[in-house]
Amino acid sequence: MSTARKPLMAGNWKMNLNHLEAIALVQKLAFTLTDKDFDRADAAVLPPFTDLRSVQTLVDGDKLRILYGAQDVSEHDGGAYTGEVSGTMLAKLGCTFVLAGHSERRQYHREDDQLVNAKVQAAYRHGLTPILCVGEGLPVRQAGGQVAYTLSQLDAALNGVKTDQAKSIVVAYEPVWAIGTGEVATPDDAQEVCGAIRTRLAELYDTEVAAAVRILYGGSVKSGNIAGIMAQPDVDGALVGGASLDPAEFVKICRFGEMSG
Ligand SMILES: O=C[C@H](O)COP(=O)(O)O
Repeated sequence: MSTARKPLMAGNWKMNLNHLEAIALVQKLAFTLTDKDFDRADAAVLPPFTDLRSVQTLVDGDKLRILYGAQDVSEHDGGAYTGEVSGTMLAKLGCTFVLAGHSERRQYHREDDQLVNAKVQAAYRHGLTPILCVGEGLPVRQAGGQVAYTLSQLDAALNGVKTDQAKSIVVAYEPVWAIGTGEVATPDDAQEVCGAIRTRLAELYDTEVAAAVRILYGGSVKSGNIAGIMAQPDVDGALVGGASLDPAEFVKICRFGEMSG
Protein backbone atom coordinates (compact mmCIF):
# COMPACT_ATOMS: atom_id res chain seq x y z
CA MET A 1 0.00 0.00 0.00
CA SER A 2 1.25 3.42 -0.89
CA THR A 3 0.24 6.53 1.06
CA ALA A 4 -0.21 8.33 -2.28
CA ARG A 5 -3.27 6.27 -3.23
CA LYS A 6 -6.38 5.96 -1.11
CA PRO A 7 -7.11 2.26 -0.52
CA LEU A 8 -10.35 0.83 -1.87
CA MET A 9 -12.21 -2.13 -0.40
CA ALA A 10 -14.94 -3.26 -2.78
CA GLY A 11 -17.46 -5.97 -1.93
CA ASN A 12 -18.68 -7.94 -4.94
CA TRP A 13 -21.89 -9.54 -3.75
CA LYS A 14 -22.20 -11.61 -6.96
CA MET A 15 -25.70 -13.14 -7.32
CA ASN A 16 -26.57 -12.86 -3.62
CA LEU A 17 -29.00 -10.73 -1.56
CA ASN A 18 -32.35 -9.33 -2.69
CA HIS A 19 -33.10 -5.62 -2.37
CA LEU A 20 -34.37 -5.92 1.20
CA GLU A 21 -31.30 -7.87 2.28
CA ALA A 22 -29.17 -5.29 0.48
CA ILE A 23 -30.68 -2.48 2.54
CA ALA A 24 -30.06 -4.42 5.76
CA LEU A 25 -26.42 -5.07 4.89
CA VAL A 26 -25.67 -1.49 3.84
CA GLN A 27 -27.35 -0.21 7.02
CA LYS A 28 -25.12 -2.46 9.12
CA LEU A 29 -22.02 -1.23 7.31
CA ALA A 30 -23.10 2.39 7.69
CA PHE A 31 -23.78 1.86 11.38
CA THR A 32 -20.32 0.41 12.03
CA LEU A 33 -17.93 2.22 9.69
CA THR A 34 -16.83 5.59 11.06
CA ASP A 35 -15.69 8.79 9.38
CA LYS A 36 -12.16 7.78 10.36
CA ASP A 37 -12.61 4.52 8.44
CA PHE A 38 -13.89 6.35 5.36
CA ASP A 39 -11.08 8.89 5.58
CA ARG A 40 -8.57 6.06 5.55
CA ALA A 41 -10.09 3.85 2.83
CA ASP A 42 -12.95 3.96 0.36
CA ALA A 43 -15.55 1.26 0.97
CA ALA A 44 -17.79 0.16 -1.88
CA VAL A 45 -20.47 -2.46 -2.48
CA LEU A 46 -21.29 -4.02 -5.84
CA PRO A 47 -24.79 -5.49 -5.50
CA PRO A 48 -26.89 -7.20 -8.17
CA PHE A 49 -28.66 -4.82 -10.57
CA THR A 50 -32.00 -5.40 -8.85
CA ASP A 51 -30.67 -3.94 -5.58
CA LEU A 52 -29.12 -0.78 -6.94
CA ARG A 53 -32.15 1.50 -6.68
CA SER A 54 -32.67 0.52 -3.04
CA VAL A 55 -29.00 1.10 -2.25
CA GLN A 56 -29.13 4.47 -4.01
CA THR A 57 -32.18 5.56 -2.00
CA LEU A 58 -30.51 4.59 1.27
CA VAL A 59 -27.15 6.15 0.46
CA ASP A 60 -28.71 9.40 -0.80
CA GLY A 61 -31.33 9.61 1.95
CA ASP A 62 -28.89 9.03 4.81
CA LYS A 63 -25.96 10.77 3.08
CA LEU A 64 -23.79 7.68 3.55
CA ARG A 65 -20.15 7.65 2.52
CA ILE A 66 -20.41 4.12 1.15
CA LEU A 67 -19.79 3.98 -2.59
CA TYR A 68 -21.55 1.52 -4.84
CA GLY A 69 -21.54 0.17 -8.34
CA ALA A 70 -22.65 -2.64 -10.62
CA GLN A 71 -21.15 -6.01 -11.48
CA ASP A 72 -21.45 -5.60 -15.23
CA VAL A 73 -22.41 -3.10 -17.93
CA SER A 74 -23.59 -3.50 -21.49
CA GLU A 75 -21.24 -2.48 -24.24
CA HIS A 76 -24.31 -0.91 -25.88
CA ASP A 77 -25.80 2.40 -24.79
CA GLY A 78 -29.47 1.55 -25.38
CA GLY A 79 -31.95 -0.09 -27.73
CA ALA A 80 -33.01 -3.61 -28.65
CA TYR A 81 -30.62 -5.60 -26.45
CA THR A 82 -32.84 -7.82 -24.31
CA GLY A 83 -31.56 -8.36 -20.81
CA GLU A 84 -28.81 -5.78 -20.99
CA VAL A 85 -28.27 -2.84 -18.61
CA SER A 86 -26.61 0.27 -20.02
CA GLY A 87 -24.06 2.63 -18.55
CA THR A 88 -26.62 5.44 -18.85
CA MET A 89 -28.96 3.52 -16.54
CA LEU A 90 -26.19 2.81 -14.03
CA ALA A 91 -25.06 6.43 -14.03
CA LYS A 92 -28.65 7.52 -13.34
CA LEU A 93 -28.65 5.15 -10.35
CA GLY A 94 -25.66 7.01 -8.94
CA CYS A 95 -23.15 4.20 -9.47
CA THR A 96 -19.50 5.12 -9.09
CA PHE A 97 -18.02 1.83 -10.22
CA VAL A 98 -18.71 -1.01 -12.61
CA LEU A 99 -16.85 -4.29 -12.81
CA ALA A 100 -15.53 -5.25 -16.23
CA GLY A 101 -14.13 -8.63 -17.13
CA HIS A 102 -14.72 -10.51 -13.90
CA SER A 103 -13.48 -14.08 -14.41
CA GLU A 104 -16.99 -15.42 -13.81
CA ARG A 105 -18.25 -13.29 -16.72
CA ARG A 106 -15.32 -14.45 -18.84
CA GLN A 107 -15.88 -18.11 -17.92
CA TYR A 108 -19.67 -18.48 -17.75
CA HIS A 109 -20.73 -15.79 -20.20
CA ARG A 110 -17.95 -16.20 -22.74
CA GLU A 111 -16.72 -12.62 -22.41
CA ASP A 112 -13.49 -12.23 -24.36
CA ASP A 113 -10.86 -9.51 -24.25
CA GLN A 114 -12.56 -7.56 -27.04
CA LEU A 115 -15.89 -7.47 -25.20
CA VAL A 116 -14.20 -6.52 -21.94
CA ASN A 117 -12.52 -3.64 -23.76
CA ALA A 118 -15.91 -2.54 -25.15
CA LYS A 119 -17.36 -2.60 -21.63
CA VAL A 120 -14.46 -0.54 -20.27
CA GLN A 121 -15.12 2.01 -23.04
CA ALA A 122 -18.87 1.96 -22.24
CA ALA A 123 -18.11 2.70 -18.59
CA TYR A 124 -16.02 5.73 -19.52
CA ARG A 125 -18.70 7.03 -21.91
CA HIS A 126 -21.07 7.29 -18.96
CA GLY A 127 -18.72 8.62 -16.30
CA LEU A 128 -18.43 5.29 -14.48
CA THR A 129 -15.13 4.06 -13.07
CA PRO A 130 -14.29 0.60 -14.39
CA ILE A 131 -12.90 -1.96 -12.00
CA LEU A 132 -11.10 -4.07 -14.57
CA CYS A 133 -10.59 -7.66 -13.45
CA VAL A 134 -7.62 -9.62 -14.72
CA GLY A 135 -5.89 -12.77 -13.59
CA GLU A 136 -4.72 -16.22 -14.58
CA GLY A 137 -6.18 -19.67 -14.07
CA LEU A 138 -4.43 -22.54 -12.35
CA PRO A 139 -2.74 -24.12 -15.40
CA VAL A 140 -1.17 -20.78 -16.33
CA ARG A 141 0.02 -20.26 -12.74
CA GLN A 142 1.48 -23.77 -12.61
CA ALA A 143 3.38 -23.05 -15.81
CA GLY A 144 4.71 -19.79 -14.34
CA GLY A 145 2.91 -17.65 -16.92
CA GLN A 146 0.87 -15.49 -14.54
CA VAL A 147 2.54 -12.16 -15.30
CA ALA A 148 2.50 -12.50 -19.10
CA TYR A 149 -1.09 -13.77 -19.12
CA THR A 150 -2.41 -11.03 -16.84
CA LEU A 151 -0.58 -8.28 -18.73
CA SER A 152 -2.02 -9.51 -22.02
CA GLN A 153 -5.53 -9.16 -20.54
CA LEU A 154 -4.61 -5.68 -19.30
CA ASP A 155 -3.24 -4.58 -22.69
CA ALA A 156 -6.36 -5.81 -24.49
CA ALA A 157 -8.78 -4.17 -22.05
CA LEU A 158 -7.00 -0.81 -22.28
CA ASN A 159 -6.91 -0.72 -26.07
CA GLY A 160 -8.02 2.79 -27.09
CA VAL A 161 -8.30 4.03 -23.49
CA LYS A 162 -6.78 7.50 -23.31
CA THR A 163 -4.29 8.72 -20.70
CA ASP A 164 -6.75 10.92 -18.82
CA GLN A 165 -9.21 8.03 -18.65
CA ALA A 166 -6.60 5.47 -17.61
CA LYS A 167 -5.67 7.55 -14.57
CA SER A 168 -9.01 6.76 -12.94
CA ILE A 169 -9.26 3.05 -13.71
CA VAL A 170 -9.14 0.50 -10.92
CA VAL A 171 -7.46 -2.79 -11.80
CA ALA A 172 -8.28 -5.89 -9.77
CA TYR A 173 -5.80 -8.74 -9.95
CA GLU A 174 -7.80 -11.87 -9.23
CA PRO A 175 -6.04 -15.17 -9.81
CA VAL A 176 -8.91 -17.45 -10.81
CA TRP A 177 -7.58 -20.32 -8.70
CA ALA A 178 -7.95 -18.18 -5.57
CA ILE A 179 -11.57 -17.10 -6.11
CA GLY A 180 -14.02 -18.69 -3.71
CA THR A 181 -11.59 -21.53 -3.01
CA GLY A 182 -10.00 -20.44 0.25
CA GLU A 183 -6.67 -20.59 -1.64
CA VAL A 184 -5.52 -17.05 -1.11
CA ALA A 185 -2.44 -15.96 -3.03
CA THR A 186 0.50 -15.16 -0.80
CA PRO A 187 1.28 -11.47 -0.32
CA ASP A 188 4.36 -12.03 -2.50
CA ASP A 189 2.22 -13.61 -5.25
CA ALA A 190 -0.10 -10.61 -5.16
CA GLN A 191 2.77 -8.13 -5.19
CA GLU A 192 4.52 -9.85 -8.11
CA VAL A 193 1.57 -9.40 -10.46
CA CYS A 194 0.27 -6.10 -9.06
CA GLY A 195 3.79 -4.65 -9.40
CA ALA A 196 3.99 -5.89 -12.98
CA ILE A 197 0.61 -4.28 -13.73
CA ARG A 198 1.89 -0.93 -12.44
CA THR A 199 5.07 -1.19 -14.49
CA ARG A 200 2.98 -1.96 -17.58
CA LEU A 201 0.76 1.08 -16.94
CA ALA A 202 3.90 3.22 -16.97
CA GLU A 203 4.91 1.67 -20.30
CA LEU A 204 1.45 2.03 -21.85
CA TYR A 205 0.90 5.58 -20.50
CA ASP A 206 3.31 7.32 -18.16
CA THR A 207 4.56 7.25 -14.59
CA GLU A 208 1.81 9.64 -13.47
CA VAL A 209 -0.87 7.18 -14.57
CA ALA A 210 1.03 4.27 -13.04
CA ALA A 211 1.32 6.10 -9.73
CA ALA A 212 -2.36 7.10 -9.70
CA VAL A 213 -4.09 3.82 -10.54
CA ARG A 214 -5.42 1.75 -7.67
CA ILE A 215 -4.61 -1.94 -8.03
CA LEU A 216 -6.64 -4.35 -5.91
CA TYR A 217 -6.08 -7.97 -5.04
CA GLY A 218 -9.05 -10.36 -5.07
CA GLY A 219 -9.42 -14.02 -4.20
CA SER A 220 -10.44 -15.46 -0.81
CA VAL A 221 -9.73 -12.20 1.02
CA LYS A 222 -10.75 -12.31 4.67
CA SER A 223 -10.07 -10.22 7.77
CA GLY A 224 -7.37 -12.69 8.74
CA ASN A 225 -5.28 -12.30 5.57
CA ILE A 226 -5.93 -8.71 4.49
CA ALA A 227 -3.13 -7.15 6.55
CA GLY A 228 -0.37 -9.09 4.78
CA ILE A 229 -1.84 -8.30 1.39
CA MET A 230 -2.18 -4.59 2.18
CA ALA A 231 1.43 -4.46 3.33
CA GLN A 232 2.54 -4.89 -0.29
CA PRO A 233 3.63 -1.65 -2.01
CA ASP A 234 1.59 -2.14 -5.18
CA VAL A 235 -1.62 -3.45 -3.59
CA ASP A 236 -4.10 -0.65 -2.90
CA GLY A 237 -7.08 -2.61 -1.65
CA ALA A 238 -9.19 -5.67 -2.23
CA LEU A 239 -12.06 -6.97 -4.32
CA VAL A 240 -13.90 -9.14 -1.85
CA GLY A 241 -16.48 -11.78 -2.75
CA GLY A 242 -17.84 -14.15 -0.09
CA ALA A 243 -16.52 -12.22 2.92
CA SER A 244 -18.31 -9.05 1.80
CA LEU A 245 -21.68 -10.69 2.53
CA ASP A 246 -20.88 -10.70 6.24
CA PRO A 247 -21.00 -7.08 7.44
CA ALA A 248 -18.79 -7.63 10.49
CA GLU A 249 -16.16 -9.36 8.37
CA PHE A 250 -16.29 -6.72 5.62
CA VAL A 251 -15.90 -3.95 8.20
CA LYS A 252 -12.79 -5.70 9.54
CA ILE A 253 -11.44 -5.93 5.99
CA CYS A 254 -12.15 -2.22 5.50
CA ARG A 255 -10.01 -1.72 8.61
CA PHE A 256 -7.23 -3.86 7.13
CA GLY A 257 -7.86 -6.57 9.73
CA GLU A 258 -7.19 -4.21 12.63
CA MET A 259 -9.49 -4.39 15.62
CA SER A 260 -10.88 -0.84 15.72
CA GLY A 261 -11.55 2.04 13.39
O1 LIG B 1 -14.96 -10.44 -7.03
C1 LIG B 1 -14.51 -11.07 -6.11
C2 LIG B 1 -13.73 -12.26 -6.32
O2 LIG B 1 -14.28 -13.10 -7.26
C3 LIG B 1 -13.26 -12.95 -5.06
O3 LIG B 1 -14.26 -13.76 -4.50
P1 LIG B 1 -13.95 -14.47 -3.09
O4 LIG B 1 -13.52 -13.39 -2.15
O5 LIG B 1 -15.25 -15.09 -2.70
O6 LIG B 1 -12.85 -15.45 -3.34
